[in-house]
Amino acid sequence: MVVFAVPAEVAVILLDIEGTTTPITYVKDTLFPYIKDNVKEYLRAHWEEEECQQDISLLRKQAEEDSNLDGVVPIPLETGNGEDEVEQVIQAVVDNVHWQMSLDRKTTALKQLQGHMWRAAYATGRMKGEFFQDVVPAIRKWREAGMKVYIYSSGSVEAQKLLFGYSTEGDILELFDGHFDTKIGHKVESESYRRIASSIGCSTNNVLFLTDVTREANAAEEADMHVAVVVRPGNAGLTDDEKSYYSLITSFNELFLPSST
Ligand SMILES: CSCCC(=O)C(=O)COP(=O)(O)O
Ligand SMILES: [Mg+2]
Repeated sequence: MVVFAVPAEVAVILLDIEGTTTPITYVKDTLFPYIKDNVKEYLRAHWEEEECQQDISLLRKQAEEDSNLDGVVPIPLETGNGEDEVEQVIQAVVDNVHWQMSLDRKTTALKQLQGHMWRAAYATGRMKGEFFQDVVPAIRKWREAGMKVYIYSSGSVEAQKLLFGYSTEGDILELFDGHFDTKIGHKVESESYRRIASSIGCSTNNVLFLTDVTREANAAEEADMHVAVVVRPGNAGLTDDEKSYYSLITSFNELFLPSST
């Protein structure tokens, strides 16, 4: 077994979700189809609610920022012109969400709406968060060894808490010291990792970040975090250069903590 020796200065393990704790197939085959299939019905049912209107405003603002991108669907403002107009706006939001999802965009606006939509699906038991089998036992071990464990995902903090709160392993939220999403900054920007360390109250070199995406690993490394790239079944392949540059692990069991015997 390959072993990644965790440097002694590391006191925090920061985890990505999709492709790291959780199979990409769970996201692509369970989480995302639920959104695509239910977004119109969800918008009709929740249209009058403040939370839903905030989600639409954020999506509208994002569409304005995206106005130079191919295929973007603008979201018109509602002027109070009756039910037909509401249906038109709803259809624009649906088309915008489908367009963003076809590109697997990680905008805060899309992720916020998704998090709100998954609430009912988790609470009714229709969906349960899934993890690779090594994940939960390893996190328990790290915590026993005194490590703090945080999540940083493009999925909204609310979506993260649903995934870990309603999972095949039960409610395992207690295993995490905190959660970060793109509100702190995008995962490919090094400044996000500096902000995360500062929010935790440690130096970036006290943190080990585990992710499947090398652009994220690169940004974290630029901020002086330690990184290992997680290679899981179904993840995107790595180039030969990436394979030789990054420390690679295929299971959390391959992390060797300084205090391990
Ligand atoms: C609870 S996260 C849902 C999955 C998701 O929407 C996503 O974008 C995952 O991205 P990650 O940064 O975890 O790779
Ligand atoms: Mg990922």
